[in-house]
Amino acid sequence: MPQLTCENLTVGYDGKKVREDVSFAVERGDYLCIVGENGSGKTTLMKTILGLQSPISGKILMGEGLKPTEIGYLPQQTEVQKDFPASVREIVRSGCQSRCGLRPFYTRTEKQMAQEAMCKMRIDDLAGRCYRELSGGQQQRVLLARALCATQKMLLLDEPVSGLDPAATAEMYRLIEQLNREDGITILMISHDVGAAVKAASHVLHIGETTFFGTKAQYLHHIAQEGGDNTHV
Ligand SMILES: Nc1ncnc2c1ncn2[C@@H]1O[C@H](COP(=O)(O)OP(=O)(O)OP(=O)(O)O)[C@@H](O)[C@H]1O
Repeated sequence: MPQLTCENLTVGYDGKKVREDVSFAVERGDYLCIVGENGSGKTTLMKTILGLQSPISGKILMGEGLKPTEIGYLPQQTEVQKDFPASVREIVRSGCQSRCGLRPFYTRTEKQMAQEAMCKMRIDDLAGRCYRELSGGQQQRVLLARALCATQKMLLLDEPVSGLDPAATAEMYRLIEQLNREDGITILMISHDVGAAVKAASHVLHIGETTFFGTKAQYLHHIAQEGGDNTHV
């Protein structure tokens, strides 16, 4: 059984459909890139997979012992979050909260996990700094380290390079690819920049007027047949 399966999933708000009949499956270690026009429902789909909202219809099945609380999530950044007045260390550790329950402190293991995540994202030297004083690229690495505290299995990333300069974008893609290749973490990533995002992907899900799901090779073949697409992958 795949690690994650969505079967004829219809997502939306208050019974109002945003996207209908989305089906795809993700195996452990896959790198799925989710693309589609603005407002096509990519974020809504991600929130539904995370259990932050209910599907209107269809099924979400998890295999390989995956639990919804073991999925790491990097949400789309908002202006408010950019101004968050907490230290890098506090923010990264807060990623452990899904397993803390009501316990008001972090255990040694959790602190260690946060430390390892910071080292991996190369922000350990920023641990004591205030989040809002960091660059956009550094902030995204903090949030990725935070998401890593929740999981060793699967990460859902919503436009992780949005607003970053080319160097920070390349670094972010490199870190994500490293988590996928070296640590075997399954990646589901929403992106606008199809060309750059699809490079490291193993599979692509396009949602919009039409839905497409397949391997990267199938996707490239599909867009070549459709013609008129100017992505360089
Ligand atoms: N909380 C909400 N309540 C009602 N409708 C919402 C809510 N959030 C989003 N929507 C609507 O759902 C639709 C899909 O939004 P969503 O953010 O999932 O799209 P998206 O593909 O991620 O877009 P983008 O690429 O612009 O981030 C939009 O029409 C949006 O207005």
